[in-house]
Amino acid sequence: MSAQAQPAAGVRLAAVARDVTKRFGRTVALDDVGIEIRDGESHALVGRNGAGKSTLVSILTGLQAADSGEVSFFGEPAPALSDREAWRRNVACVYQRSTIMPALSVAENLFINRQGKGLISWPKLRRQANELLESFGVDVDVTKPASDLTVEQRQLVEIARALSVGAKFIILDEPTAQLDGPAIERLFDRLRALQDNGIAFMFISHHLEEIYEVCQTVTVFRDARHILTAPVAELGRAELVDAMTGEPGGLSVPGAADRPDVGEDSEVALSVENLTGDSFRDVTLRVRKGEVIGLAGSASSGKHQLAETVYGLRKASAGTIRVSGEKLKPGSVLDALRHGIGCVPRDRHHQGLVLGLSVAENAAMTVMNRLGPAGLVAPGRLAQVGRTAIESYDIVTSGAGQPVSDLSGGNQQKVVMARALAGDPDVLVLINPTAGVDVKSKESLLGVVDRVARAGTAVIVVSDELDDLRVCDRVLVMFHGQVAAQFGRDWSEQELVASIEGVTE
Ligand SMILES: Nc1ncnc2c1ncn2[C@@H]1O[C@H](COP(=O)(O)OP(=O)(O)OP(=O)(O)O)[C@@H](O)[C@H]1O
Repeated sequence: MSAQAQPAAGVRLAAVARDVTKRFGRTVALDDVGIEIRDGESHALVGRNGAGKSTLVSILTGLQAADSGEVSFFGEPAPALSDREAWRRNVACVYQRSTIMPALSVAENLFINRQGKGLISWPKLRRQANELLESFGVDVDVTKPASDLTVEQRQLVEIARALSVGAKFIILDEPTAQLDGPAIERLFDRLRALQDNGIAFMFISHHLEEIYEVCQTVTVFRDARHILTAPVAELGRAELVDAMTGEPGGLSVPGAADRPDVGEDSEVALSVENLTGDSFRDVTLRVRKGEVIGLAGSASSGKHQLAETVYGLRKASAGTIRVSGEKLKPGSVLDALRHGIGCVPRDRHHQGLVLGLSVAENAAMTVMNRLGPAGLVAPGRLAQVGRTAIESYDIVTSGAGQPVSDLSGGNQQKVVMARALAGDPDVLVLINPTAGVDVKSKESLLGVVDRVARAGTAVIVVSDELDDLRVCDRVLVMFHGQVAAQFGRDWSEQELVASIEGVTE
């Protein structure tokens, strides 16, 4: 079935985009595409990084106008772009990054722009907020600042806010990216319940398994074009990947077992001794040259904080970190970098990239001093670094001079990886390295991890993604700030997931 086909008689369409084209300068982000989301269905939109998904979201939410084409909700043409209130009554999007205001309370966030004229009655505001969240079964203190919410609570508050203004169509843009396993299951249960009550969802995810779990229909975009729309139950995984990539052959993520064993006699590249810090305590670990270590665990396990302490973003309260025997200055990213640690940080927007700078400038940032005297780099040299990064990491961009703010999310992540590796680090710390990266690019980024490990780099991969952990020689599972279990290369999915969830026989 084509997305542009007429729906069967009697089927109500919650949202429709038809014949939509959108250009950014020379880049065609959407080329005459369409999508139809039926009332009460969960419709997946998938595609490789840069395929045009976020651009369609911005058009379906009225944040940008299409160059041509139409959008409608429940049979009515979309409102004028300036009428934000009317858009909010039709559609809401829960982004990976929050749209709620951290300094305001939950209650204020829920009723922002809705307080009418005149004085605000705070007790009334709080009461309404409480009633609203209770009716959706969301248990949070509405007087708390929104910054205190967990990612899961924040998403639920955003969904409740959308439903309370009457929206019956909600877009979820990679909603599970920052959630741990149990939180994902709770979100999916809620989606199913809302669907039963007639709410329609457009669901964007690079985790194809999730699509098979919660969606009924899937639409694939590739290179700005609509490729197919089909019932999920009728489309196999391999077919779906083929539609996304445009080539047959599925995927092959490199596994640690394909690399030679790292012997006990290999030199220790990174040693962490009795390290205690924010959310973890008394952690000791060694990573040998050429060894890849995975750090897994729930969101509260302390794995992120431990990795961030290793690359100097946080200061340990006790213990030492050594690279090739040399002790690092606690809490200094610069010192870590000087000692040969490269990192892919957790939050690429704040720590990973300078959005206003070009692909080349970002990729070369950690090696500027090596490219020219006093950081003065000939433009040709810089462009060369940019071009190499684009080729090596398969970055979809109009060129090395394009600002990274113009790149799609997944392509920005690839620039972060290029930057981390530009200095040929001895130790590489990767936090969620494949977050937001499409299935095919995931394969190539993990291929890079495999390649640098073979060349002798010691790597720490912090992730719960099973694909990311397959490339690891050892996986350490953290629980409540300590290493609770260790697995070799031959872990089974069941035992690893059970350990991450804290389930022990
Ligand atoms: N503001 C902009 N200026 C220039 N180009 C842009 C802009 N926004 C998006 N693009 C380009 O449009 C294309 C589609 O990007 P879009 O963000 O829609 O992709 P996506 O499918 O959401 O990718 P991802 O999975 O990585 O999030 C990309 O080539 C991107 O570089």
